[in-house]
Amino acid sequence: MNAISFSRVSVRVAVDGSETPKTLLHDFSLDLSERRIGVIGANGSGKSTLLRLINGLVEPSDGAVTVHGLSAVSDVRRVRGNVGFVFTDPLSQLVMPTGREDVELSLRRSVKNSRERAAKAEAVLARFGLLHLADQSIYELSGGERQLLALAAVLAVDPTVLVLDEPSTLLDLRNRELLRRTVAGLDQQVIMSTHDLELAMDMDRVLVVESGRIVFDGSAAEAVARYRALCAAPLPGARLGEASR
Ligand SMILES: Nc1ncnc2c1ncn2[C@@H]1O[C@H](COP(=O)(O)OP(=O)(O)OP(=O)(O)O)[C@@H](O)[C@H]1O
Repeated sequence: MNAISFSRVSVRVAVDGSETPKTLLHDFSLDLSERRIGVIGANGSGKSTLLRLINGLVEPSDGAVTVHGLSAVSDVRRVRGNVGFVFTDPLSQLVMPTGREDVELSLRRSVKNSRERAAKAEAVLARFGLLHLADQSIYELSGGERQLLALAAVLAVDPTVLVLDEPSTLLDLRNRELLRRTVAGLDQQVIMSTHDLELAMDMDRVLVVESGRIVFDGSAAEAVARYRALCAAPLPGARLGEASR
């Protein structure tokens, strides 16, 4: 069975003051079974929308999304139990005052005994080099520290699928390498959107999204080349460069 399947999916949203809905993703079908899948594309192309379909944060307007055979709409609770989702903005994910409490919260269902839970949280935080920050307010952490913490809290519960929405935006070089090594060493299937083309090159299969369409699906090297070519073409109506004339 394919791990993640999109069948004739499209996503449309209502737009205030308009009778015509906006199409965020045009009709597409995909079966994703590779271990490392990248999603690249310009800002606003539809990457996050595509990822959010996987755990039911966005529902398809048409078609079906399944994860290990479970519908991401009608079986959304079970799907979310299998799919760990790391948001671009860690503050939209971290809900407890400190990192330690957040990781322990993640573990509350899988580890019932509080001493065992505390020990497991400690081990997870140590794995990400975050122990020294475990009891600090999350608001006192740097963006990159929060991003790592959000990843640690999601990985603590061993999801079978890990979805990462631009996980390296705030990371410095050392922590980006930690993320790369961590992702490379995971048993889980990983689906990751990124603007970091080096990270994309680590993936087994890469999708290029452009204006709500998957315009390329294949090897990382070809996908990156395709994306570079797309970016080299002038955007209709773009005006930024004119300021320097
Ligand atoms: N609920 C919504 N209602 C209206 N428009 C939306 C909604 N959600 C997303 N969009 C629009 O859909 C498009 C795709 O958004 P999405 O967040 O998927 O892009 P993205 O490729 O992840 O972008 P980025 O790289 O900037 O994060 C954008 O133009 C966005 O403004």
